[in-house]
Amino acid sequence: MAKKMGVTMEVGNDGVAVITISNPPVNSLASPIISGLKEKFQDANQRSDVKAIVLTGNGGRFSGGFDINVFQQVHKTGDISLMPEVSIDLVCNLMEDSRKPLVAAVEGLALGGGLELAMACHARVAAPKAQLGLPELTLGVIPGFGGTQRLPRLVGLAKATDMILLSKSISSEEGQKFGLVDALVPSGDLLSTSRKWALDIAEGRKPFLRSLHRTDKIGSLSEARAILKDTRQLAKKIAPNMPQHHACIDVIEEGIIHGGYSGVLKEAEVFKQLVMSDTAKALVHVFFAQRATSKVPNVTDVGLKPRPMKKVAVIGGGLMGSGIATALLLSNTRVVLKEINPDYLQKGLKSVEANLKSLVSRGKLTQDKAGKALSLLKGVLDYAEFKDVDMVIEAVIENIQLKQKIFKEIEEICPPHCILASNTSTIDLNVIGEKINSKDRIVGAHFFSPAHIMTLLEIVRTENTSAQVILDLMSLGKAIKKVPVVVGNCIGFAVNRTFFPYTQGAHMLVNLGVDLFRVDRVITSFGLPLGPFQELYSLWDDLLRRLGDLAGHRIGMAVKEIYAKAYGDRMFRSPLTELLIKSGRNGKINGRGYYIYEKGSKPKPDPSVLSVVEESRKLTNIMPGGKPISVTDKEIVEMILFPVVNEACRVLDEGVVIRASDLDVASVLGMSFPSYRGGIIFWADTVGPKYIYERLKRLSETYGGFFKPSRYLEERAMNGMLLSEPKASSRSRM
Ligand SMILES: C[C@H](O)CC(=O)SCCNC(=O)CCNC(=O)[C@H](O)C(C)(C)COP(=O)(O)OP(=O)(O)OC[C@H]1O[C@@H](n2cnc3c(N)ncnc32)[C@H](O)[C@@H]1OP(=O)(O)O
Repeated sequence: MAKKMGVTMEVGNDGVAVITISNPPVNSLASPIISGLKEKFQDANQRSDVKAIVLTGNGGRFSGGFDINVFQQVHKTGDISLMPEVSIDLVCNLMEDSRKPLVAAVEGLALGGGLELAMACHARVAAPKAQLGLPELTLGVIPGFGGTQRLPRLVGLAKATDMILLSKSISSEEGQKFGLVDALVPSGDLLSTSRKWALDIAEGRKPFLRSLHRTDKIGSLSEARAILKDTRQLAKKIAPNMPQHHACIDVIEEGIIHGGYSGVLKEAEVFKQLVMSDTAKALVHVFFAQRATSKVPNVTDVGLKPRPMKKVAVIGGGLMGSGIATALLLSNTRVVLKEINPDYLQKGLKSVEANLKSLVSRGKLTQDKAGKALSLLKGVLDYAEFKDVDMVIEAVIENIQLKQKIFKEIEEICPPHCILASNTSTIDLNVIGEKINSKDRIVGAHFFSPAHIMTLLEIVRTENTSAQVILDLMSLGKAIKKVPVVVGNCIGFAVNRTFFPYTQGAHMLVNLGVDLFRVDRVITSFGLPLGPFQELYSLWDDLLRRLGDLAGHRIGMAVKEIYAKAYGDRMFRSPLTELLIKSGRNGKINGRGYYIYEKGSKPKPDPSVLSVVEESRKLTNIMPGGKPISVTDKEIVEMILFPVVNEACRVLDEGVVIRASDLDVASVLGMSFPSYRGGIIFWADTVGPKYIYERLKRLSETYGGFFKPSRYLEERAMNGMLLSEPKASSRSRM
């Protein structure tokens, strides 16, 4: 049975005190744990019957680090004094500088502050496969319990900067190779070996090593400077808009130049500044928002248990289907991949193989595991193998009649418990399931392309989808390392619907005379990885990708019409994409779009595309007085992203998502909205609903209905409410 939160100490006859952290589920270092640790270490240091100390975590996990809830409290209250003093009082004075040797017995995970406590011990004994890392930068802060100083001293500067800057965890096996772990022992021997190790140090049989005082792994000053220079370049590239990466390098450098203790003092000071930064506020929000997605009222709180999904069928071996099959295989699920003819089937199977190969060549998968995954795949041309599948995921082209026919067939052939899922991104699930009886088994499994890499999985429920089916798909999603977000049924669901105005805003700006390459530059410096023109189809890209070679552009346009029918009152119709394609530019596919795509080099803006832009401007004729408008970069961001916020408001108003933060997670994982801005709603709340409303109102007066503020936005602005505040009454689609 799980112990209650607290820190315990048991002193054995051998004179070893075992101090255990207990705070399920991850033994996070909440304030009572920190004060408990202080008390127990003081006690152990004073007691004459204690010769040595072992620090461990209860329940097979050492510690998941400092309690992130405290960051959230600091953000809510603005009171930084809520952060306990740990780095000097506990870690340096009571632990590392203790006269009694201290050994960390690490199992499961030691992350952030957890690993920092372990590094302050005089040796570390670990069980196999424990996860060790300092992921603080993903929360907008830096390690704050001495990690910036001790990790380089234990594993060397190059490895430490790699682990900290990229928030990369390593296994205890790798930790042993690099010197972070002193001994690797089976889990059953962890405590006995750690006790013995501690006594060996106490009795002089093993060295008494204090990590902060070590210099043997740091190298010369010039070597260290060269590594830090490269690390700064890396930080510029991976995190141009975030403060914590550069701050972290400065703190590491302080320790290299002035010594570890000086580094620890600077670390504590910078850590406190960063806790209060907007970046930390946004990233901590995303951390909790992501965890909240796994809580679905009336699904995860009603005592249901997920059923095992041992065998899954995927219908359609195109880009989406083969990606979905790959994701399933990677998590050891048996997959049946069905196609309509041997040619397409071969193509599908080859795509899965290619996906796996590319993971192997990028070092993300071993050859052995790729082979095992492939052995779980079976290609078929008929339904014979469907008799014992637990789930079918249909991933064929966006054609209503075809999907209806498939659902009728699978309802007949599959066992009665089998989940009937569609990967559609545009078609109403009720329409797809119109002709079948088991409507409770119909659900949307909307993967994002490439499905084996993108982590978002939109689970689309209709009013008939059963709670069990939703739970099963959530559980499968987690097993295949996705973040499932449960959403309601509407055209575009939550993500594509919210972002459908994104490309249109960009097109409007270009038709109003703004340079399209500037639009891309402004949007990428805002933090999106690509500008709206950097991939030819932008939003439609996701839709078109799933259409494969079969359907092409014509169906792409048909999909666009589905959106126009649903949301036509707020669409800006730009002829730009069509003109571009007419001019023989298909984007990456044929090496030319708005940019010139050459293998091995970055896409270059193509100045000759400006004649196409001119033609589009002539046709739309929206430039006031025929002259290009003049806008600031800030206005460009607003004209593209405020309409997205506006649509997000409608999504909230209609209850398409359970909570506003689900849309934040979905925008970050599905649309690569910068996580350090907290997701689309969090960002909008930071900017202010009133400001957004007023800007949109003014824009709609000048440029029309595309910018017209939604009722929800208007109400929130008028009442001084945040967009994320829950609604009093709900007209939910859940
Ligand atoms: C001063 C220091 O340098 C600063 C720090 O230490 S900052 C903290 C650094 N640590 C981290 O970033 C680790 C964050 N946690 C994780 O990555 C993952 O939770 C994990 C790998 C530990 C476990 O993953 P997993 O088993 O999938 O469980 P997961 O669902 O994520 O978490 C389980 C619960 O623990 C909570 N939790 C995890 N780590 C936590 C932490 N450090 N503080 C508070 N709560 C935490 C989660 O919020 C979740 O709560 P919920 O059940 O109420 O939603």
